[in-house]
Amino acid sequence: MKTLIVAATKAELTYFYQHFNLSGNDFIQSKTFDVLITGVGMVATAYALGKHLNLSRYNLVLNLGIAGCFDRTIKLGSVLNITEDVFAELGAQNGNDFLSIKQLGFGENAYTSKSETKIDLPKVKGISVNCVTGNENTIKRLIDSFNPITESMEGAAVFYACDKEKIDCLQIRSISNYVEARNKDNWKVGLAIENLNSWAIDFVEKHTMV
Ligand SMILES: O=C(O)c1cccc(C(=O)CC[C@H]2O[C@@H](n3cnc4c(=O)[nH]cnc43)[C@H](O)[C@@H]2O)c1
Repeated sequence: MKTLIVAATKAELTYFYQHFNLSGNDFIQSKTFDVLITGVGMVATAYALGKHLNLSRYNLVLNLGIAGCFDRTIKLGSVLNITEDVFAELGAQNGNDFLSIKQLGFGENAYTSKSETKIDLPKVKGISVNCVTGNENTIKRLIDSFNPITESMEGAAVFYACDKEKIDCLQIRSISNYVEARNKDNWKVGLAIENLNSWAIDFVEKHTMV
């Protein structure tokens, strides 16, 4: 069986596409791995991945992307293994407090990666959001509630779909920005994509080639 590589945007896999000489499509099949570009966000990701996993079986789903980081001791461009990811906005406001769907009694709000493959990267906890966090009050609330290191817009949806389908999964992200008041000039998207793609090319060559 093959590995399915899942990313929100093609831009995040620019050098991966170039290295393996892949066509520019949103779904690509090769002998040892497939690539699925879902679109940005948990809804697009859950839809595309759920639909796709219904059609094909994989031994591993590998979610790749860039991410924001809450921890300023981690350098921009660092590549991290997100082993736990939380649906951070799914719940209810109760005055100034936030109640997760778990606290509301509607099920799990956190999902984990699952794979026997040894990954030589720092393991961290992430959150997934629909709206990129950009103000101090929300940052404080998210840190108090979840103590996350990274923030993305898809990770928890990938873990959720893989949990439901009982498929191994990994989430590897490179840090493009710190989570702060929005200032795109501070983002190092190019560096993050370069480092992510180098890791991904190496991983695929070591773990999926025949
Ligand atoms: O500006 C660009 O050149 C550019 C090129 C490729 C991709 C992007 C994106 O913004 C990708 C969106 C993707 O990024 C993740 N992300 C990155 N930082 C954060 C964050 O601070 N909070 C939440 N998500 C973040 C997210 O998973 C999006 O899907 C730009």
